[in-house]
Amino acid sequence: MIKARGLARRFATKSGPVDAVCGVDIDVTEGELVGFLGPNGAGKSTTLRMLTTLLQPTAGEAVIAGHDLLTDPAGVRRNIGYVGQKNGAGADQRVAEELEFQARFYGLSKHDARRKVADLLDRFDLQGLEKRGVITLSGGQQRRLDIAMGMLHDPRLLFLDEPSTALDPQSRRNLWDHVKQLKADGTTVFLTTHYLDEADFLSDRLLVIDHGSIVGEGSPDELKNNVSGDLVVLGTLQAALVAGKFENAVVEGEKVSFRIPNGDRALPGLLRDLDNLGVELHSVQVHRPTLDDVFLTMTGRSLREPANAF
Ligand SMILES: Nc1ncnc2c1ncn2[C@@H]1O[C@H](COP(=O)(O)OP(=O)(O)OP(=O)(O)O)[C@@H](O)[C@H]1O
Repeated sequence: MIKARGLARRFATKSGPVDAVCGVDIDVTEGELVGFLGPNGAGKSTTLRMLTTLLQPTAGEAVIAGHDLLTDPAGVRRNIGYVGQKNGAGADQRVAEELEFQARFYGLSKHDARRKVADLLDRFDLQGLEKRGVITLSGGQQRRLDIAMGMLHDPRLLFLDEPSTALDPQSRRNLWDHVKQLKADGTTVFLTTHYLDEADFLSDRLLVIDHGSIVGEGSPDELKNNVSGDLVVLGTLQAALVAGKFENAVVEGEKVSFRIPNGDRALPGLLRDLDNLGVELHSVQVHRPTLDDVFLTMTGRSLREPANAF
């Protein structure tokens, strides 16, 4: 559904050229929900704007939803939906009118437009809000309306740029359920986010971008398993003895911590070995790595740090 090779964008600025995206390869297959994760300024929006024809790449090529990005941008646009960070419906419009107007813009007859709008209002829990002014909707309702607008022409591929930014936790969770439902209904979804929990919850597969380059790729579980391993923390009075048995073990008082792959499965054997050595443990904890651990391992810094911290 997306095949991009060497896609790059350089911006000319007063202080010199800025390589926002440095030649990325992106593959997304039909029906996937792919999260594009990276800190502020990593190049997510620039990549997304190139993939959606809004910005001309300075190098590279791509085929999006079966159409060549460079030679057939109109074909790409007909087959994708794009929900930007701020695109939003017209603030002074009424919900149903705005949707119907946009549906007619896509060439639907009055009758078909009404049917489509009723279907989308239902799908995105916007029933009863038809006559409300867009500006009076809650943040979560406005985001759902934005996505409904992006789905008016039944695109097979939907791009979402930071879908849950500025929403309260309950509205975010609700929006995530709607995004999952889009995928369940067969839409391929490509979304950018800098929220670890959002990337973790939603994505079948993640692409991690940093400084304009892809630095990691895989399902959230694969990335966690491959890169970090699980963190095991053992409480014992024989901390130094235990630490000697594991690479990169860290001792803090009566606690020894170290990372091992598939910690939950490795733990029984590990505890037996320690028992055979006569080690007595007073506590055992296994922590699954977070995506932040993954990012830290890949880049040497935390995704949680502000962009200007590096
Ligand atoms: N029009 C532009 N002119 C100059 N530099 C730009 C322009 N647009 C983006 N950049 C720079 O390119 C880099 C990548 O920006 P981009 O907006 O793609 O990042 P992002 O990962 O989407 O960040 P955010 O999460 O904050 O939206 C940044 O250093 C940004 O300052």
